[in-house]
Amino acid sequence: MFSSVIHQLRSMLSTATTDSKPKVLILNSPDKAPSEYVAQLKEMVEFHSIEQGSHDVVTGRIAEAVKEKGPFVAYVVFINWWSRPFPWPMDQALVGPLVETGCKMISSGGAGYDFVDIKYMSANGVYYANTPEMPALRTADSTAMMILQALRGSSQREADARAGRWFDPATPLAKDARCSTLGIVGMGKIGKFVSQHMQHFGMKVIYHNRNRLPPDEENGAEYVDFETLILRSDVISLHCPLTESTRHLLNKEVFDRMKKDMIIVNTSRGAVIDEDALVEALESRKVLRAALDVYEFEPKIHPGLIASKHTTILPHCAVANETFERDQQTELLLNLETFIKTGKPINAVNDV
Ligand SMILES: O=C(O)C(=O)CO
Repeated sequence: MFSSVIHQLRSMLSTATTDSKPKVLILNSPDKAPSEYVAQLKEMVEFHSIEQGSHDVVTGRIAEAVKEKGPFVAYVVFINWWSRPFPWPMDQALVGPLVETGCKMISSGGAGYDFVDIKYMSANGVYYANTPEMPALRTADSTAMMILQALRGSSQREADARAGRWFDPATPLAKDARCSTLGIVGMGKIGKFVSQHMQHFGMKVIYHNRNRLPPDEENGAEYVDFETLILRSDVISLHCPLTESTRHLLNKEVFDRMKKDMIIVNTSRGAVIDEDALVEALESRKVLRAALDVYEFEPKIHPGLIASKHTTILPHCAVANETFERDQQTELLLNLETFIKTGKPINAVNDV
């Protein structure tokens, strides 16, 4: 299949005259990427842009662009995380007109791709490419901060101080990182950085992953099965993708089996946790504190999580810093460049 993609791409490129380059549809523009790199790519392809909007609005914009300016060899989504709505899900209704007219590569910002119909793309010989490098260290840094915040109960201490309760004795004392075991679920790029960060703070790290890592990649973390992770961890940090098998991975039965006074940290996807069950576990103090960046129904946050004194609540901003848009856009352009040159984007998540 890979060779047939190259073949189709080559024939699209060879039928192009010197002044007709392969066309690429882009959502938003790579306005934060290095301008020389954008200029270099403009020598290779012709960009046509549409604006971000809801799923239905972008579905209409894509259909119109394909009709008026297509066909496009690729669709690249320079998603603006600050601006809602997002054009998700990325399903057949949305990308169908592109796929049916020969688009062979779709790429969008972010490591997660739970909003993408990968089956449809693979069945139609289309690569989907994500941007796994951009979020890796940024999300791990934020996760480390959130683990420390939750261990120390600093959100609650701050709320106490703001309310005039100076070092309120009713607020549970900080837990000691050096006496605590961190259980990481999902040992990909982000999980590995979190493991290293937290070992610097003296935490014992155990992890569970679909497959055990080669020993030279474990860097001091111990592989355990999921049940052992649930039983031994003092803090659980989630770094797995959202799939049918990880949806509500942490649910009432799982919370019931954990140690009392657990700490839960989630910077992966909200729906990996059953939020009703988490609220109940916080109320019963099975879970002492939770630090969350992601929610099942973003941008809505479960009212029980907002109301709890024992939560740290962030608005899905673990990756966000001054440089992340530059790096995300550059990684998207790199996917495009490698696709144009080789027929396969560097971060393809599927085989075609
Ligand atoms: O990388 C991702 O998937 C994100 O959610 C970034 O915020």
